[in-house]
Amino acid sequence: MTSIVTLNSISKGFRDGESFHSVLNNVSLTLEQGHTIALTGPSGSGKSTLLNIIGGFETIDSGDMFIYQNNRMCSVNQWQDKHWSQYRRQNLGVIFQQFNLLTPLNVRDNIQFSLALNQLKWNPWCDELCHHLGLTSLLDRSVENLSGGQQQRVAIARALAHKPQLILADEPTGNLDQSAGMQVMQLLTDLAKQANCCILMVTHSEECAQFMQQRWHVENQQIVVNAIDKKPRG
Ligand SMILES: Nc1ncnc2c1ncn2[C@@H]1O[C@H](COP(=O)(O)OP(=O)(O)OP(=O)(O)O)[C@@H](O)[C@H]1O
Repeated sequence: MTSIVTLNSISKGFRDGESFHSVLNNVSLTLEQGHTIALTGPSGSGKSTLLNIIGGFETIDSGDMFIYQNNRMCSVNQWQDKHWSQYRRQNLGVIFQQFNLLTPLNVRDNIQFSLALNQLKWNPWCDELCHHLGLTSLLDRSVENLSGGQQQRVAIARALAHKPQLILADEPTGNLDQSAGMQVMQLLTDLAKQANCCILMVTHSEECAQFMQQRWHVENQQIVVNAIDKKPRG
């Protein structure tokens, strides 16, 4: 099993005026290729902070972080913006609750945008993604006229189009009703498996967590790693 992200004793906090608020304290973790992880924990415990650190949107205060890139684990401690941009373009797919689509564009152009960042062209995997996500007949439709569930499926196609090694998802079904949310979760996990993508997903929903293999629970500045206790479906 290949490790794609390793955190060694990392700590992160935020300054608030004179005081310092510690959020993550001496956290060590490894993300493995193809694994799916639900990131759970109370509000304000540090879930988004951890996601932001792994995506390179936040820096760590101390510790070491390594990322698998160009066939080796690289220390990111000295990385500059250009290294993070390259990593995000090539190796990361991001799915947010608010979809974050390019609203003046149609479905095809939204997906093509993420391909173009990696000098990739539309390919059979894109057709397959659109087929499974029910987007084939919507490719020429402007994304702003689509339903919430349809927009979220476009966001998934866009995140997976370049087959990144890691998908970071923050409450990806938070804006959908229960049935659309479960459908989106099923599609996301099936397609990520086909592309051998790891998923790290922040969720408050036990139903969504059930789609993942592992749980990282953030509490008291630490992360407890557990297998998901699968409940029988139906
Ligand atoms: N840029 C920032 N500046 C100052 N404090 C911050 C910043 N980002 C996060 N925090 C603080 O860090 C703590 C953890 O925030 P974070 O957003 O990671 O929590 P969370 O677990 O994702 O919460 P929620 O489930 O409510 O979204 C909170 O106390 C928050 O106020």
